[in-house]
Amino acid sequence: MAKLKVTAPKEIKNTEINLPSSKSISNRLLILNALSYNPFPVKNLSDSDDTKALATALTSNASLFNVGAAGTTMRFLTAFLSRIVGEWIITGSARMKERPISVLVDALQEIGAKIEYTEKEGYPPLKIFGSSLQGKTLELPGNISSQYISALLMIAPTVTDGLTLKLIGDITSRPYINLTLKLMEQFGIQYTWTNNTIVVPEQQFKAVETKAEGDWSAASYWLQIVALSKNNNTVTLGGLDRYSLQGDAEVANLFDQLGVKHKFSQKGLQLTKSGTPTRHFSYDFTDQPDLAQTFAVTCACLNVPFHLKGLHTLKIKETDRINALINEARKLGFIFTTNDVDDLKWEGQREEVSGPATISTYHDHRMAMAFAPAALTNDQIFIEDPEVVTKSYPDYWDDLVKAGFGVEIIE
Ligand SMILES: O=C(O)C1=C[C@@H](OP(=O)(O)O)[C@@H](O)[C@H](O)C1
Ligand SMILES: C=C(OP(=O)(O)O)C(=O)O
Repeated sequence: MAKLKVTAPKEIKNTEINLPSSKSISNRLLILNALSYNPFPVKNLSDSDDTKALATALTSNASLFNVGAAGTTMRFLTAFLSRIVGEWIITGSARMKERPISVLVDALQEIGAKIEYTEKEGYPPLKIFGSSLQGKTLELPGNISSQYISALLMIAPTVTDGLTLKLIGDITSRPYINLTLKLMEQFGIQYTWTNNTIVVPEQQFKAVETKAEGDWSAASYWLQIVALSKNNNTVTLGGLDRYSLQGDAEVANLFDQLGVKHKFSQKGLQLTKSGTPTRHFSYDFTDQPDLAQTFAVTCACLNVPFHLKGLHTLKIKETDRINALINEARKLGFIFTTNDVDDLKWEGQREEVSGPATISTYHDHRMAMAFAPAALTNDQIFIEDPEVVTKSYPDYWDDLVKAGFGVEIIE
C-alpha cells in the first residue's frame, strides 16, 4: 500500500488555494439535470470520484453500476432508477455493502418500486425493476442518513400525486435536506416544509443553468492548517460562496474559537491566525457530521480538550469514524474516549509516543485530510493509502505542496 510522508514547512506560505467544487451540490445538480432533461451542463462540476461515479452512471448505456464508495451516488441513483423502466443493478465497494439502505428501499417499495437485495438483506447491491411510482405520505426516521430523504425529495415531483415525507424523531444532517430543497427550487420546484413534514406536489422541472459552489467541507482542512501553523501568513481560499447553501459553511465561524480569523475579500476567503484558542471546545455536529474529524484532530494538536456530540451517524460513513479517530489519535499520543453512541471526548490525557506516526485511513478521505495537518505539530507524519482523498478533493496533496508542505510518496 502506498504511503505518503508529509513534512511540515517552517512557515505556511502566503498561499492562494482554489478549492474543489462541492460533491454534494454536484451530485444533486446531476440528478436534477437528468430529471429535467436539462440541455445546460452543470458549471464547475466536481472532479471527485463520487461525482464521476454518478456522471458515468447517468450517461452510460449499461444496466449495472458500480458506485464505489460514494454514498450520495448510491442513494440518489437508487431512487432515480426506481422510476425508469428497466432492470438495474447498483453495487459498490466492500464498505458500501456494509452501509444500510433499507430505510430508502422500504420507502420506495411503499410507493410501488420493485427492489431486491442481491446479497445481504438491507444493504447494497440492489436489483431494481423500474416502474412508475404512486405517491403517498411516507414516514421515515430523520436520524439515520439524510441522503435517503434527499433521494426521495428529488424524485418526488415526478411521482404520481407527489410525495409527503413525515420525518420521525430528531433530524440529522438537516442542512443537507435544505440544500436539496433549495437546489430543487432553482429548477422551479415548489414545496412546503412545516414542522417535520415536507410536501412536494407532482410538477414539472424547469431546465435552468446551474453552477456548483466550492466545497466548504474541504475548506475545513485549511482552517485547520492555519490554526496549527506557527506563523500568521494568510491563506486565501478561492471558489467558496459567502452566502453558501452548505451547512458546513459554519466551519469558518467555529474556527474563531480555535484562533483563526476569516474575512471575505475579492480573492476569496482569507484566513489568518490570531488570538488564542478556547480552553475547551464543545459542539454538537448533528448538522455538520463531516466536520467532526477536522475538529478532533485540530483540538488535540492545539492541546484543547473537547467534547464532540451528535456523532451517531459517524459509524455508518466511509468507516466507523469514531473508532478510526480513537485508534489513529492514539498513535500521536492522544487518548480519546466515547460513550459508544454519539460522542467523542478528550480531557487532555496523553501518553509518550516515539517517532513519527503512520496513520491508517480506512478508505476514508477525511481521515487522510484531517490527520495530514498534524505534521505541523509533529514535524512529520505518514499517511497510508493517500489516494483516498480523490473521493472529494483530488488535488489535496498538490495544494499542501503549494502551502509549503513536503509531500513524498514512500513505497
Ligand atoms: O447529502 C449529502 O450530500 C451528504 C449528507 C451527509 O450524510 P448523512 O445524511 O448520511 O449524514 C454527509 O455526511 C455526506 O458527506 C454528504
Ligand atoms: C460521508 C461522506 O460521504 P458519503 O456518505 O456520500 O459517502 C463524506 O464525504 O464525508
